[in-house]
Formats: sequence, structure tokens, C-alpha cells
Amino acid sequence: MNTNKIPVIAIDGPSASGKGTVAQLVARKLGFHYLDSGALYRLVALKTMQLNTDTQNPIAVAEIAIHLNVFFKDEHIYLDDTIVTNAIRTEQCGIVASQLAAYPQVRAALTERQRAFRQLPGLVTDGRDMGSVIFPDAVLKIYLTASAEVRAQRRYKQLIEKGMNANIADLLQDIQKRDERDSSRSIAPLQQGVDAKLLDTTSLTISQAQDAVLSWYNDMLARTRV
Ligand SMILES: Nc1ncnc2c1ncn2[C@@H]1O[C@H](COP(=O)(O)OP(=O)(O)O)[C@@H](O)[C@H]1O
Ligand SMILES: Nc1ccn([C@H]2C[C@H](O)[C@@H](COP(=O)(O)OP(=O)(O)O)O2)c(=O)n1
Repeated sequence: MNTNKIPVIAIDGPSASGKGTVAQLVARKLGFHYLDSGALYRLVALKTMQLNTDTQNPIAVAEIAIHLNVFFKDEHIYLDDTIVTNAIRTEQCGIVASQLAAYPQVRAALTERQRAFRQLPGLVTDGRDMGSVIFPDAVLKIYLTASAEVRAQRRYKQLIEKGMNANIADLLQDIQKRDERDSSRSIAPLQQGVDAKLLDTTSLTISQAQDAVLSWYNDMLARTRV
């Protein structure tokens, strides 16, 4: 089947804005598949750290990305048959992922793997370039953000709930550095596309953010059915 007919909702945005949470809820509500593209970059970062790979060598890192042995099952993520669901969620893993994600070779190595998630009846995906590069024909594109201070608070609460160490001041600094790196890189920079709807969740609950996405999606459906 021509997968271009399969609907995609692309939710891009900066770190800890709530992209993944909202995307998963919307996917569940619509019965769509879900892709956390950031997890793939985090998995590459974890594997490079495990192998002590020279992260200054884009070719070596891209080789890891190409041969990544990963699968997603229910709530868990497996790397080489080992559960790494929490291991990839450390801030250190996020920082390394952000650094490696600036290599064109790494992005190219993960492109088709991401596009393979586009399966019937549909896909909801979150990341930095889902609407701009990976799925430019997405039926709905959203740029989901929040203030850096609120995002640091959210990530802090999230890490503490996972039993991980966290320091709010360090997190704010990491988030601001990651925002800068992800949005200033030459390839697939994080930015709100002209065709992406802005959803600032600074003062919204998770439920309100989910409802906003579902409302936009239903409006799109109504317009295309006319
Ligand atoms: N609107 C919101 N209000 C309060 N907390 C939120 C909101 N959206 C997400 N969260 C929480 O913030 C944390 C980070 O959300 P997450 O979806 O992991 O962000 P991202 O995928 O953008 O990095 C999670 O613990 C999540 O439950
Ligand atoms: N589609 C994507 C997803 C993530 N990345 C990079 C940039 C991000 O800082 C890291 C980690 O992404 P991830 O979405 O897991 O990070 P957050 O959960 O938003 O903190 O990977 C990317 O370049 N492109």
C-alpha cells in the first residue's frame, strides 16, 4: 500500500515540553501507532557510551545507528534484548543524543527506521523534525512548547519519580543548552514550521493539551470530508 495515505500527526518541540506524553495519549485515543523519535537518538547515545565509541567520529556513530538492535514492546524499550527504558531517560543520555543528532550521517541512518513506523491506521510521533523532515506530508503538525522554567520543573519531577537524581538548576541549564544546540544546528533544526500549529502548554494541563490536539485533528477531518 502507498504509505503516504496513512495519516501522521507530527508533534515537534523542545526538551520536556510534554510532546511524548501528549503524543502517546492522542495515539491511544485514536488507536494510532506511536513513535518517540527521541528514543532512537537516545539509544544511539547509550550504545556509543556502552562501546566507548569516539563520538567525534560521525561515521562510527552512524554505523551504530544503522545496526541498532532495538525493539519497542508495550511500555518497554529493548536494546540488544536488554530493557533500557529508564537507562535512556537520564539527562546525560539526552545531552549525548543531542550532540550526536547534529551529525547528518546519524540522521540519515535513522530516517527510514522512523518512516517504517508509518503503519495503518495511523501514526502519532514526537521529536524535533517529524513535521519538517521525516513526515513532511503529516496531516497535522504541531509545535508543542512551554517556558524553559516550567520544562525544567516537569523534567525534575519526572526524573525524581523514576528514582533518578536531579537538580533543578542543572536541569534548567541542560535544557537551555539542548534547546540552543537542537535549534541552531545546520541539519533538521528544531523550529516551528510555517504549517505547524503552536501549542504552548506552560499553563495547560496534560488533559487540556491532549484535547487541543484532538480538536485540531477533528477539525482537519471535518474540513477534508466536505
Ligand atoms: N501540560 C503538562 N502539565 C504538567 N506536566 C506535564 C505536562 N505535559 C507533560 N507533563 C509532564 O512533564 C514531563 C515531561 O513530559 P514528556 O512528555 O516526557 O516531555 P518531552 O517528550 O517533550 O520531553 C512528564 O513527567 C509529563 O508527565
Ligand atoms: N526527531 C528528533 C528527536 C530527538 N533528537 C535529538 C535532540 C534531542 O535533544 C535528543 C533527545 O530527544 P528527546 O525527544 O528524547 O529529548 P526530550 O525528551 O525532549 O528531552 O535527541 C533529534 O535531533 N531529532
